[in-house]
Amino acid sequence: MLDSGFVFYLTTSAFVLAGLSWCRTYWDNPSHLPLPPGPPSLPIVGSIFSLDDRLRPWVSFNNWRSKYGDIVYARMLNKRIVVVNSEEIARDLFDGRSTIYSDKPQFTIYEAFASDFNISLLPYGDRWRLQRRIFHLPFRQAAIPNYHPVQLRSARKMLFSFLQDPTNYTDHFQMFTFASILSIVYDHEPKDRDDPIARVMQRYLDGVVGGLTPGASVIIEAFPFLLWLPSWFPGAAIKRASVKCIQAGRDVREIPFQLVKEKMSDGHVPQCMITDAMNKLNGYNDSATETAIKEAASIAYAGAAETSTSTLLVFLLAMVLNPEVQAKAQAEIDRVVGKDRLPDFNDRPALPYMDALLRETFRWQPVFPIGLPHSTTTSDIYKGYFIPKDVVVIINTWAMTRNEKKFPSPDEFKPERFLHEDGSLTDDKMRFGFGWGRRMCVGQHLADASMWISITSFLAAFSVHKALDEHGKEISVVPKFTTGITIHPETFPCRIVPRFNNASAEALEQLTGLVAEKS
Ligand code: HEM
Repeated sequence: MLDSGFVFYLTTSAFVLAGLSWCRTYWDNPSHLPLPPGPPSLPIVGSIFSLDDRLRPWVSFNNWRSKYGDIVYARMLNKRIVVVNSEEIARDLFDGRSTIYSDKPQFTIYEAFASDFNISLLPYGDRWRLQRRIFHLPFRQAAIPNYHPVQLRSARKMLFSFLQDPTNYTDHFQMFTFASILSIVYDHEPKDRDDPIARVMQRYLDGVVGGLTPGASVIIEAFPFLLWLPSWFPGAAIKRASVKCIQAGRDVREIPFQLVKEKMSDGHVPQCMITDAMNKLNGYNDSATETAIKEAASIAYAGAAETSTSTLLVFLLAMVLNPEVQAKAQAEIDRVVGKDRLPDFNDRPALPYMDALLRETFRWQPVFPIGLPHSTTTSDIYKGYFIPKDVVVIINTWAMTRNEKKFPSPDEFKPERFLHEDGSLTDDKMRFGFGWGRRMCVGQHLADASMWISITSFLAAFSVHKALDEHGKEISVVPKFTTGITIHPETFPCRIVPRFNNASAEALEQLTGLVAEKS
């Protein structure tokens, strides 16, 4: 039981905090216009209890939408948030008022988990601008054809892995992503998953994903002294994880960068993001630019790895659940490309169904359901509502994909949504899964090409079906998804079978023009 003095203390504190919060809202809002509507807020915890699905906040925010509308205000503990649930409002705020809505909220935990140099979390300012430029030069739309040969080669190598071992599909998709991004950023082609550079990258990514959890973030915001404890101190688990992650953060910037420099000192000029940035940024002769190049390059892998592999897993799940879609896609490939060769990028304009299938993959289960939070640099007034300065702004991509007016029966997988009656593609490129405005994904064109060639190559060479049980009956697949900042389907049973003539490594060598690696 709580004694009455403690209860009095708690009640008084709650009233004082509620009063201070009310005063702050009043003085911060000289227009005295209302905040956007939102769920009821309790002292201290705010609207936490209004999140009916706390593991999938995007679903809760979508439920709020039916009650409060497309723009919702709430307080979560001490954080004020605005949730944007519609494309129209996202366009108005992030594209139309980008000087106000392009900042990112800052947390003490970023530095502790080597994320203070991650472009996607950097405040809107000069350091972000320089990194963005380093990304933009090699990854703007016009530059993407430069990477087509690498992407094609990685996709075709992936087909050999499926032939050798059709069960470990996650590993093959991951390897495809590692191989293409490491070749593009560092001119380094990993042989297998044990590749030393891929391991440096993955160690860093694991440290960040393990460290930047909402739980750890709340603890560190409330008790930052935990990071000052020596690592050996009992209970200093967060500190120990932080020390490991900071070391992994140093390695991820230095080790692959030095590899490129070594190649350069041997007289070989690698064709990659690093050398591209060095050439285009006036010979890069200052240490600040060198640091920015290292930082940007190290984050390219983090940006690409999880999102791309997850998208490929969503694609595979969609194919298992929708055999008629798979059959239509393969019929298109067979009609345009034939069976004697594999598709390449030149075939893309003649394969509209494949593009529609990719767009529907991005829509059906967006792998970054609420993207990364933004924050406001000044207060704003939108549609008669007051939007405070420094408020966290969440883009609910999931809600946009569930807009029944635009996407009837949104849970169904229907590539036809993106096709006119005559079979040509609509203008809707389904880009909102890549974010909005100035912080929109800088790798989106690279990702689009990479996803397209991998799924098209896969469907040309393989089919995926439901797995069979010992009686030869199909095992039904109930889709389940992980939770977190990015999500992907949990492992599901399936059967991947070759569909090219003579289904052998030699036949695949002929089709791909590559030599099978001996395992
Ligand atoms: C299917 C694959 C991908 C998806 C769905 C995706 C999605 C996103 C999203 C939603 C954002 C956040 C935008 C925001 O803050 O509002 C983002 C940012 C970013 N992405 Fe991607 N991404 C993908 C692939 C890639 C690739 C291949 C790269 C590597 C070049 C990359 C690099 C980045 C970077 C550097 C940012 C931060 C941009 C900034 O803050 O200025 N992404 N991405």
